[in-house]
Amino acid sequence: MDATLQALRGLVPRELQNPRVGIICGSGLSGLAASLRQSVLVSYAELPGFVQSTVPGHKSSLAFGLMGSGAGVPVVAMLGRFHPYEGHKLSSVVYPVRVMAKMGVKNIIITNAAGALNPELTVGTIVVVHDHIALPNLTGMNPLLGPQTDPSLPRFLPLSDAYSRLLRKLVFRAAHDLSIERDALAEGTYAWVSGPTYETAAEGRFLRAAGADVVGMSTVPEVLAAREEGMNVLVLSLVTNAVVIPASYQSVRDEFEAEIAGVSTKTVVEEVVSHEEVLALGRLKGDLMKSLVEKVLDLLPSNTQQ
Ligand SMILES: O=P(O)(O)O[C@@H]1C[C@H](O)[C@@H](CO)O1
Ligand code: HPA
Repeated sequence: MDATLQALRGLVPRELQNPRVGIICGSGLSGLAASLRQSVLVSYAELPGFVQSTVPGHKSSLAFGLMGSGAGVPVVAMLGRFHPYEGHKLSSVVYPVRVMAKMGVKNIIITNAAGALNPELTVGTIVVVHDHIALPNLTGMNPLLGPQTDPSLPRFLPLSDAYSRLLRKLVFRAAHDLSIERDALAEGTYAWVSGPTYETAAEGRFLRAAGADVVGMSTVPEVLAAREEGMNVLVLSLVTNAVVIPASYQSVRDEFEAEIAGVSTKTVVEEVVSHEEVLALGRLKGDLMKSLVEKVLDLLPSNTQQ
């Protein structure tokens, strides 16, 4: 950690060395940092302890700068995150969050691309996450497992208040101030899965039945590290696709028997999701996400240490 912080002190101008807000850009959402002023990019390759992002739609740089209107808020944005499915250790996945904490970040805005499990969520909706279901956490893939490296951090971290109510409400105020239509935003529960496979229909039904609204392959490890470090957390999920959960199984036996009986049947088209589709939606809705985040920064109370 000391080596990383020392490298950053050498690479980032002094006035940007104490960012107030950290931002993590999800798949296809690196444009979030496009409006940073006085921006300075630091490649992950220059930072001891950082790995590389290998996923299309993720760069591998930290962006420091000022964001929002007026004087702006000093921020640090991760243009590209790390996922366990890339082969990165969970400790590497959350390392940038710990670095942000050491630099003084008190509020973190984590974005991601996610599939909708809730049939009421349309593609393009931004979901303000208020809770999560993390099967990997419950079954032993938790970034906080292991000896406590810093005894000042809590051993048993409560998560029932993981998603800051104040920050969530600010998103709705921001959307109201920007006259963003009501349906563009929703609230919901994020299910974290390891990926890299997308869900089967049965898995989608299972996660939906468990109470999740959206599903994705990131975010939760970062939330845990950020909460352990005492940060206020806001998570925004962009719905990039609907998880394919047919209402009922279309029997191939019925289809076959109808065919041999000469009865015409409706051909079932099996839909599949692709990462290209996920990235395309990120490009389409990137500006909306950016305006929202900028406005949230404008509205952030100056005493938001909490
Ligand atoms: O980094 P995020 O969670 O935004 O990326 C999502 C999850 C997978 O990495 C990828 C699947 O398309 O997009
Ligand atoms: N499933 C999991 N992760 C995702 C999805 C999805 O449907 N879409 C974007 N990230």
